[in-house]
Amino acid sequence: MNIALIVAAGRGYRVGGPLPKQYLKLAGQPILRHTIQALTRHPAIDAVQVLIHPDDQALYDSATEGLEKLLPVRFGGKERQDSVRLGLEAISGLNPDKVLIHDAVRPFIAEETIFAVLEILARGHAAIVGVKLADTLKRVENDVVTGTVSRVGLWRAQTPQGFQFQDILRAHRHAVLTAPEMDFTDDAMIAEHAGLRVEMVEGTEDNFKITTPADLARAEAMLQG
Ligand SMILES: Nc1ccn([C@@H]2O[C@H](COP(=O)(O)OP(=O)(O)OP(=O)(O)O)[C@@H](O)[C@H]2O)c(=O)n1
Ligand SMILES: C[C@](O)(CO)[C@H](O)COP(=O)(O)O
Repeated sequence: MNIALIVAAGRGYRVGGPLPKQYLKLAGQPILRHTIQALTRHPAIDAVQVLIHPDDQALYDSATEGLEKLLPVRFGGKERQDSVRLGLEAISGLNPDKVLIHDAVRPFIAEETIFAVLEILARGHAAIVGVKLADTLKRVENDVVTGTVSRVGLWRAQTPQGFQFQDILRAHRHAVLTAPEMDFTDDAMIAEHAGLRVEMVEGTEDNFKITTPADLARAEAMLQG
């Protein structure tokens, strides 16, 4: 069984606005609905587990009306890594084979990218989606460039991030025990901390994370074609 775990418990402070960003409308539908549908419509995804903030139950219910393949919603935690861990624990009783962990605010994930991740999972490994760096990287201190960072071998990680379910569940539990104060900004970092092999699947710039107001405008423009 392949389960997609969508993390949607954030507050969206960097976008601002009247609602948490995952509930802001994109072409008339909440961003979260677009993202959920990208996964529930995928033929190789059997079910979707969403993690929300406790204050967002009514927003979630409205955003997901009529959608199928959804598991009972669960509440996330203080940090993104806590939301993922709580989600993994919530679905552990279903004993899934694979899990794809995806940001609620990456609505443009392509079907073929999900297939590419699943193909690596089928070989027993983990896989994340990313794009190569195209710009020169600078180190800046007090608005002054202090150096250039080699971009050789550097990628920008996206989601979904796919894992053998038991591997990533154990890795998250390991991280809590061994590095409780560490800020694990993605799940591959949790997997690396546990010594797991993680492969990279090249994705596209379209699968960007809606983080700022400019991202929101970009997303709207994409849907207006
Ligand atoms: N405690 C948290 C924090 C984040 N997320 C989710 O993780 C994804 C990526 O996080 P980010 O873009 O940082 O979202 P926010 O934390 O909401 O944004 P901000 O930092 O601007 O508040 C989002 O779908 C967000 O809802 C989550 O489920 N639980
Ligand atoms: C998981 C992620 O989207 C991979 O790039 C990113 O690390 C999330 O970071 P955020 O600060 O929680 O948005």
